[in-house]
Amino acid sequence: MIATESLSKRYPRVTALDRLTVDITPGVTGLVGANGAGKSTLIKILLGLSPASEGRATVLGRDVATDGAEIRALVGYMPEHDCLPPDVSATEFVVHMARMSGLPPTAARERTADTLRHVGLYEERYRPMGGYSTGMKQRVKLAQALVHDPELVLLDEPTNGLDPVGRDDMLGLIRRVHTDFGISVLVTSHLLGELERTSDHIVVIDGGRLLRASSTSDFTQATASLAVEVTDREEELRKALTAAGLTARPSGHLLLVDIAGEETYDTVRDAVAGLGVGLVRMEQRRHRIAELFIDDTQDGEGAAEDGGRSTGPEPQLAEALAAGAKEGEGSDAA
Ligand SMILES: Nc1ncnc2c1ncn2[C@@H]1O[C@H](COP(=O)(O)OP(=O)(O)OP(=O)(O)O)[C@@H](O)[C@H]1O
Repeated sequence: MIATESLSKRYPRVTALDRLTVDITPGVTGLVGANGAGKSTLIKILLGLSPASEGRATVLGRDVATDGAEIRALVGYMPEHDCLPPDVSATEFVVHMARMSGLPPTAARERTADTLRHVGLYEERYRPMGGYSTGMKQRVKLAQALVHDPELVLLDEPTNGLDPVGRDDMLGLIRRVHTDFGISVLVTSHLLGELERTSDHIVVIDGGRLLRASSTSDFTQATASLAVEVTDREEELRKALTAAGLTARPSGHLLLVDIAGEETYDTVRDAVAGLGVGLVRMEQRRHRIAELFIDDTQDGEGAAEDGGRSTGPEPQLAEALAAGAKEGEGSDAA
């Protein structure tokens, strides 16, 4: 769907993208990075709106340097910032965007009604958008990205400004864009936790550089472990888990178990029950950030070692990972 090759974007004072090489396949891909990591810059280059300083990129097989207009006709784009005219209704606006994409008037009206219904806007769609809540505005922005039935949508921070319930609703909608309509999605966020729940693949960038690109399940296994606390006999439990094929190491009064898949939770539960001890706690924990790079690519190691740009990757990625871990705590604790 999207391929970049040593893609760089340099502004006079900052390198927004630094030799980024990544291959994005069909499905839902989450692009995670802290504020300023280069997510919006990448999207603008992919749409052919901003030229790269170096390297090349293709979207749906078209070259971003020469085929920008064609790419924009095939792709839907949801920008990060509030950009809706306050005096027109969602219906008027989305019909206009559909017409701009080349749909004839009747088809534009029909597709607008369907799309606004799909994103959950009903009677409100006839009111001026100036009076909409943030959640409603985000839905309109999503609707205008989908109205011309694109093959791919690029969604820049679609959960920005939403409360937890609004965020969950938006993430559900994004997932359904792919499952119900077969549209591939590239979605950005600074919160790793929400992208892990929504995406098939995760790409992590920091300081404009690629830190990691993998399937979400590989990513979660590589970045998370299970912290297990039992009332006693920790060493015997460690041996039982090792015998069951898991990697477990002591950490204070906890055992940290590498998550090898959903079944890891059952294996731990059965081993604890088999020993007849009490299970005090079993919760998902993130590895430390340094451990994220253990089996990383050369690029990733370089980024970790040389500190990336002026601010360095660790504090920025730490923010994303901490937010992800915090989010995961509630649902992952058993
Ligand atoms: N037009 C520009 N001129 C100069 N610097 C820019 C410009 N656009 C972006 N930058 C810088 O490039 C870096 C990457 O910005 P970018 O907007 O791509 O990050 P981001 O990951 O999308 O973060 P955010 O979610 O905060 O927008 C930042 O340091 C930003 O200040």
